Amino acid sequence: MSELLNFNYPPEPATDRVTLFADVILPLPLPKLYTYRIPYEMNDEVSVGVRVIVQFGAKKVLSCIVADIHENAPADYQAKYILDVLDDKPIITAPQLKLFKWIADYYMCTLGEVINAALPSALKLSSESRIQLHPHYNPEEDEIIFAPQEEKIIFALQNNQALTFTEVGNLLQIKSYHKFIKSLIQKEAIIIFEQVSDKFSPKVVKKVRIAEHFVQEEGMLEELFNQLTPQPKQLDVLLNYLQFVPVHQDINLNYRGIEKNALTNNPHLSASSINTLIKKGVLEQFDQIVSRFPMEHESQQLPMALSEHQLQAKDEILGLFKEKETVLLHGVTGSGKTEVYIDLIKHALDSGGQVLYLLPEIALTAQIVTRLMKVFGDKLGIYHSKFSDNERAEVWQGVLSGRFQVVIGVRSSIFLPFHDLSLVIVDEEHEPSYKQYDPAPRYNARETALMMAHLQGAKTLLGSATPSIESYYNCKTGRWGLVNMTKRFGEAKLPEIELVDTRREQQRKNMHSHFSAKLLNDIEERLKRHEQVILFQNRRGYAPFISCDECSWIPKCKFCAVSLSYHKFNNELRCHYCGYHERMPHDCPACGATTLRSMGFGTEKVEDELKLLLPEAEVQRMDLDTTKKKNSYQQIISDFESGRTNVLVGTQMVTKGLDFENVSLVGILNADTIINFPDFRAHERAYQLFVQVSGRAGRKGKPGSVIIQTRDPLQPIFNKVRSNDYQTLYEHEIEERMRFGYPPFTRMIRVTVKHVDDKTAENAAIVLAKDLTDRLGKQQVLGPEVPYIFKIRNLFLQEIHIKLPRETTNLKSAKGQIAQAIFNLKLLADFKGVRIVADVDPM
Ligand SMILES: Nc1ncnc2c1ncn2[C@@H]1O[C@H](COP(=O)(O)OP(=O)(O)OP(=O)(O)O)[C@@H](O)[C@H]1O
Ligand SMILES: [Zn+2]
Repeated sequence: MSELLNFNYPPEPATDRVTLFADVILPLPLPKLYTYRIPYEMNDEVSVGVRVIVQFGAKKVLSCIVADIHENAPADYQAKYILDVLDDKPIITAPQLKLFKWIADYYMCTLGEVINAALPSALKLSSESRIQLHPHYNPEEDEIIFAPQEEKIIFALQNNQALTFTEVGNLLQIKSYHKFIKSLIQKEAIIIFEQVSDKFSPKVVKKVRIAEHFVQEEGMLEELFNQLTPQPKQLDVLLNYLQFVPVHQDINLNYRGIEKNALTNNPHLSASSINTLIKKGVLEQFDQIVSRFPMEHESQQLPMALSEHQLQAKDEILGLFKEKETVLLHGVTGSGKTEVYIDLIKHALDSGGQVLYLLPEIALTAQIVTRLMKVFGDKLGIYHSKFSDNERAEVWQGVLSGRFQVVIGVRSSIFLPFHDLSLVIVDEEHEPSYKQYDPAPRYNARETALMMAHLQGAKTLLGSATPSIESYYNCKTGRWGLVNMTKRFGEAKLPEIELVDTRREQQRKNMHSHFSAKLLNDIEERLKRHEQVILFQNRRGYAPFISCDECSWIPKCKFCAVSLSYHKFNNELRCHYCGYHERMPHDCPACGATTLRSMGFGTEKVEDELKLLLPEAEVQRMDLDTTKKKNSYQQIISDFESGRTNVLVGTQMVTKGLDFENVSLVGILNADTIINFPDFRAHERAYQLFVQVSGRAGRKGKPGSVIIQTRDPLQPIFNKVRSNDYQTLYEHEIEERMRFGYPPFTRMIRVTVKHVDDKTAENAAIVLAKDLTDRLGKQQVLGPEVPYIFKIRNLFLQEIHIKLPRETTNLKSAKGQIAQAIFNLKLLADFKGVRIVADVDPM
């Protein structure tokens, strides 16, 4: 369209002007796009994918994304004008827009919800958005040229902590003030205000170097030495500098200088001489922003040389990519999949494409980032929720501009504006945490990544030591390629797995609280040998509930149908579903007795008790409670890596992907809750969890062992885990799935009906299930039923499960039917305020 306009140059008289309209995606759960009129003078600026500012409703002004441009005025309302254009280039790419539409369709939500989840808050602006000075901007020193309007904003910000957009508008007394805000952000003088405590403040170190003209000009350095000979202390400083920075070998080394600390902390150098040299202009001080990643990464290293097995796997993968879009790498724990990925990433970058490397959890990124950083240096972007909004916006822009060619990140990185993807890696592809439960879009990053790769003509490599049944089935049927790595890297062997029957041990009085004598003994032995131990317990907190010995009272959440967990470190009872918390009472509120007792155990109790039982253990815990701060993962992992701690206790965070060479023992404290989980995937999950956590032991030469504590050692799953027998597990599971009509043979959609009144929720669910049955058939609709946890956040829940046979269902039309049924139900007067959530491929 804009091309058409260019052909019309010179501009035609006003009466013949083409009036253009833009359909925009508002970051709100609206069922459709809204059409705005493009002011004539903005015709050239507005394009698909840019952000524009519009007024929505009576008061709200917000930024939204242009999805389409056309000449059709809306039939049923008067289009308002677009107020301002924020970007001169699209911040959302064409393939991305296609992907977002797919997500909205497939996962049954609105495009607005997808955009809302996708964009970092710093890119979502509204009249209430606020700006502040960039924490690193120094008006005294930084010589930036500002427009007069920008000066005005800066001046106002120096007197105020933050200004809202509306306030900026009032200040400048113009309507289109956004371009000045945008320009100031680009000049790094301001940032979008962040409430969160972890503000974007790059770390700055004070450095010094010899003033450039002394090194650049022939003979100047000698001259300097001659001049300083009468001042031996100053000469010392200079010589010391040259020891760190051998400028005489390579004058370019001077530019990077050294940290000023390196000189000032040296007791043999005189502080006043250092300052004199700076005053004289021999040394110059400068600030360097160091990377927020704790690594020197200027020096790029070559990837490790692949072993024969790894090379073979890599060749097989590349071979299969010639005919298939997707390959699954099934490699046992410690087989060195990461190095194969690194090699393939390098391969992809060499041919000029972008790469996305997905990981299921932040805990994992901490270690792998270090490995990737060594090889890819500044080309590597990192994306996860512990980054501030401004940092995430920076990665977003970096992917757009091509600064980051590889991105490593958790599930939300599938939203990034890739436009030239050639490879997507989904590591630990079996992980349920790739699925977002709440809020919409309830997407699975693995499936979305596959679609993203497909839309951009890229290849996808999924990797796991314990593939999901669905993925393996795709290989068996020939849709995907399969590559196996059956041996650990180097000489390392898979660990020996031993079961301890806790019921029997209890009878024999061999249990010390939750530790069997065997487990304690083995931990002690490892610590004596200066080896390390990982202990896994699938629950955080001290105890999952407490109870009164006298009257059996159990504290429950006020809003959810669950008992409150006891957290000892802050003496709190806490709901793990809604976050409600209260102080742990001293006496029983029901009968007044002082006999409150904690029941069951979580990671906090494991940590506590182990410290008492084995005082020589340096125990560190990794779970949701100890990883709230931005760098806590990094800290816990590096403490363990360096040996400062020797026992790591944790929830599922410690079970996968982590690579510590000194771990020779893994303990699973209670296997039973995992096996007995009521879900058709329970068996698969248990296998994955046990094999993965076991796989943390004995990864480098030293033989590893695993102790699994269970009350039921005859469970058949243990044999499969012990012999690492994925094939048998797969065959057993796939047969059951076929027999009972579960994925991959069906697609499931879970519809949850919620209401404050349980009767209303139940009635609504009955009516909805009836309508769904009429539309989809009796076989396809199960329920409604009351879920195990029947109330969350004060809403009573009812669930309907829909199973759609994979081969015979037209998925699109079935989803249309479901959406229609939900829409119709909400129109009924009886069910006002009923909330309905559809979750496609629930996990
Ligand atoms: N070619 C190589 N040269 C040197 N060391 C290697 C090589 N390949 C792998 N390793 C080392 O072997 C160990 C295991 O590798 P890696 O972590 O990649 O295994 P993995 O297959 O990802 O395991 P998991 O599934 O358990 O995460 C690591 O410490 C890694 O550094
Ligand atoms: Zn609650």
